[in-house]
Formats: sequence, structure tokens, C-alpha cells
Amino acid sequence: MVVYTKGDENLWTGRIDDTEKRAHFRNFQVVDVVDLEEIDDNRENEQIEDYAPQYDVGILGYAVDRGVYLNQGRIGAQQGPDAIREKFGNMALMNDITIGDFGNISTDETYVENVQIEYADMIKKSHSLAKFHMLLGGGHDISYAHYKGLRQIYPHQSIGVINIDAHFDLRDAKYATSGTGFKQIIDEDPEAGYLVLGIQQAANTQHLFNIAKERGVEYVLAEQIDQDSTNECIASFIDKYDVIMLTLCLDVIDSAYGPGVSAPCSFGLSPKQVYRLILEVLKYDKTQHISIAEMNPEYDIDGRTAKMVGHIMFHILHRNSNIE
Ligand SMILES: N=CN[C@@H](CCC(=O)O)C(=O)O
Ligand SMILES: [Mn+2]
Ligand SMILES: [Mn+2]
Repeated sequence: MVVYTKGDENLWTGRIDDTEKRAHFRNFQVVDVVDLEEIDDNRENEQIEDYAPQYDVGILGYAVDRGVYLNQGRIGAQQGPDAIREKFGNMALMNDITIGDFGNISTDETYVENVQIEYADMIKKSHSLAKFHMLLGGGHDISYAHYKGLRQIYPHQSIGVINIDAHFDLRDAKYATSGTGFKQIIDEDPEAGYLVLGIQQAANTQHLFNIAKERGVEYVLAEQIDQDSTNECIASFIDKYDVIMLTLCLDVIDSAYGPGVSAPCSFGLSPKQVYRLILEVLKYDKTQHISIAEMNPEYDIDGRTAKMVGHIMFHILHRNSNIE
């Protein structure tokens, strides 16, 4: 059974320096927990442009690691969204932002197809509630759910997919896993393009490189990420599509910075390199959702990975401000 759970108020707690003056606040002090099951379904049909979003940012969790298990990976990412919430909540509140926590989806089913469909519906349902959305995983099977949600929101637009990842996730399987998401997208949508940033040669078999070549997948290797050509590649890719789906697989970050992931990689990117790539993509204003996948608290060290994700979220939120 697939289960929707509204956000847990107890996660949004922490150090309180003042209860009134916002200059003393941390993020958790302004979070509203929103029960999506209480949101009127009719509002889904409202024209997005006619509706002023209530929140600057919405948080929606994909508390699922079954897709990782089905991909022969190590489980634990089910706890990922809540681990990230806790760390992000205790970071300083800057500016006058508002945050809505739209809850988590989870499943006890053997396969992830149903939970992906329901998560896509949640993405659609919550879309008009916030200006920007953080979709927190969970396994990288969140990618296909993210795509399906965008398809509902933008039925007629072309979608280009940018994945910041050490892996292609272009596997063929009889059922969806954390390693099949992008193959599912490009098989289903011949108009969709796929660009991967941060690919590691040692983490993908020659077969996966062959599939990428056959299917016209563009990619930049981790060791080439600082070359000027990376920005040119991002710009020319984004130019081809109406909407850009942006997803981050945390194992692209070197395991020294982010040990708490399902499939850790050495020789990975630094958090700063990843943050720079995210900002580069977001500056084209074709992206209103980012999914952040594979946070696995079981293997984290002193909450280091979850805190790093909190920082990445913080920087995304304040990308237009002077905070650095
Ligand atoms: N989402 C992760 N996908 C990777 C996992 C690799 C691994 O388990 O080592 C993949 O399928 O290639
Ligand atoms: Mn990966
Ligand atoms: Mn991945």
C-alpha cells in the first residue's frame, strides 16, 4: 500500500534564540506543515498564472528505498527526507521566506510503480502552493516520478532532463528501480533530452556508455566539470527545451563529503562544484522543482551528508540574494 503522511511537526524543532524577532529565527520556526489530503482537489485545475503561491518553497518527501533494493543497492534512503528536514530546519532563516512542508509518500509494496504515480500526483497537487519545490528522496527512482509530475503540470511543453550524477541510471529492467529512471523517461518521451553532469567512468559499465551514445545522451565527466565547455554544454542543452527537470543524485559528491548515500563514489565532485552547477541551471528560469536523491542516513557520519544537503537547499533558496 502507498501511504501519504503529512509532515511531522516534531522534526521542525531546534534551538530557539527568540520567539518573536525574525532576525533570530531558524528555518524551522517559519515552516507550515500542510496536509495535502486537505487541499481542495479543484484547485488543481486552477490556472497556475491566476494563483499566487502561498509559499516561497515547498518540501515534498519521497520516503522510499525499495527502488534501491531492487537495483541491488543498500537500503536506508527511506529515512532520507526526514534527516534532511531536520538539518535544513536548524539553519538560519535569511530574508523573509516562507516554507511549506507538504509531507512524505512511502510504500510497503514490492515494486515502486504505484508510489511513483502517487508521488507524481502529489507534485501536481502541490505545484501551485509554492514558487519553488524541493523533492527529497529516497532512491533515485524519484526521477521518474519527478518527470511524471512535470508532465502533468506541463502537458504540452518539451522537457529536458539534467541529472547531476556519477551514474547514467539508464538501466533496462522488467520493473522500475533506482537505476532505470532516465531510460524510462527517454523511452516514453522521444522529445525529452537527457544531460548528465559528473559521470564517473569507473561507476558505469561500458554497456551503459554504449546506451548513452546510442540514445544521444549528453554527459560531462566528473574530471571535466570545471572546464568552460561545461557551461556552454548546459546553455545549449537548456536552449532546446521549454522546461528543465533538474535532479541531483548525492553520490556525485565525493564520499569524503557525503558518505550517507546508497552508492558512494570516490573521486566525486565537491559540494561547491555541485552548487555551482545547480545555480548555472537555475539561472535560465526554466526550473521550479529540484529533486535530491539517495540520501541514506544509515551510512551517514555525524549527520554530515544531511547537513550538506541542508546547505545546498539554503544556497538554492538564497541564490538571488547577497548571502554567500
Ligand atoms: N541510482 C543509482 N544507480 C546506480 C547504482 C550503482 C551502484 O549500486 O553501484 C546504478 O544503477 O548504476
Ligand atoms: Mn548516482
Ligand atoms: Mn542516480
